Amino acid sequence: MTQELLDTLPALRLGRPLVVAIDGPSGSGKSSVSKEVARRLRLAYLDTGAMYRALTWHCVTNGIDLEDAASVEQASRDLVLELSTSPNEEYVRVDGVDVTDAIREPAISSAVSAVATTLGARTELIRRQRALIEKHHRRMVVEGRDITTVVAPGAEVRMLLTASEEARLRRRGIQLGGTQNAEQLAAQVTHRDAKDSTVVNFTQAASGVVTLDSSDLDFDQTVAAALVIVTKVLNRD
Ligand SMILES: Nc1ncnc2c1ncn2[C@@H]1O[C@H](COP(=O)(O)OP(=O)(O)O)[C@@H](O)[C@H]1O
Ligand SMILES: Nc1ccn([C@H]2C[C@H](O)[C@@H](COP(=O)(O)OP(=O)(O)O)O2)c(=O)n1
Repeated sequence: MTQELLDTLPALRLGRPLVVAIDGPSGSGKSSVSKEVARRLRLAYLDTGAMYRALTWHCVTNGIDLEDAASVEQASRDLVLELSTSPNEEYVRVDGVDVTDAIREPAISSAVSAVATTLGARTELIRRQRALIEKHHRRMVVEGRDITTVVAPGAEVRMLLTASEEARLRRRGIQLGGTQNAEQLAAQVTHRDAKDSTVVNFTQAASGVVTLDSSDLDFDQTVAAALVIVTKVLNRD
């Protein structure tokens, strides 16, 4: 899809709301694909997973018991979080501390489900996510697990990005530089998804949500397919 063609879409004109909601399991390509889609559509970008990871980092660092729902919920309200909403710049800060890399460490990946399944903490993070979407005048690509269904069910475009388990494990393995063995990768991808699925459904597309299976597509092909979906949905409405 050429930039010229994209730029002719009426919905891309400044001032019009355009929320592109993208959900999917771990390693499906949500963050990398959503970021590129945001660049191409000149929209802001929100990585909601980074918010759950930042809260987890905060709890672990401050010795908050992840099994104690009331404490995790309180921590979610106390969290002092700064998060980039530009697809061209990545930073996450908690209490002014740069945790951009720390929140991607395997220790956080293993602990994050305990936080993400604490319903009170979800309520607070969802409130913040909706506020960020509004702050950007509803012109944003938002990715996570419950964006199409809970955070922004009214989004102009809603997509479920999937990939086979084999492809997702392979991608995550490469992304982590081959440092993780098969068991460690499964803990961070398959087992985490199983835990997360107990509170949100991101394995099946809800009504009106378009599925994009990237198992047999490379990165560029996946971005292109996502942009075709955006164009089709916008031209249909
Ligand atoms: N279609 C694709 N084909 C191959 N690799 C991909 C594809 N999409 C994403 N990747 C790579 O897979 C890894 C995981 O992608 P990421 O965007 O972090 O997934 P998620 O946010 O869903 O966990 C990254 O290194 C990314 O560059
Ligand atoms: N909207 C969201 C986003 C993430 N989560 C949870 C689920 C995941 O275990 C963690 C981290 O999400 P993240 O998107 O960073 O995870 P992956 O990059 O897919 O491995 O947060 C969630 O419950 N709801």
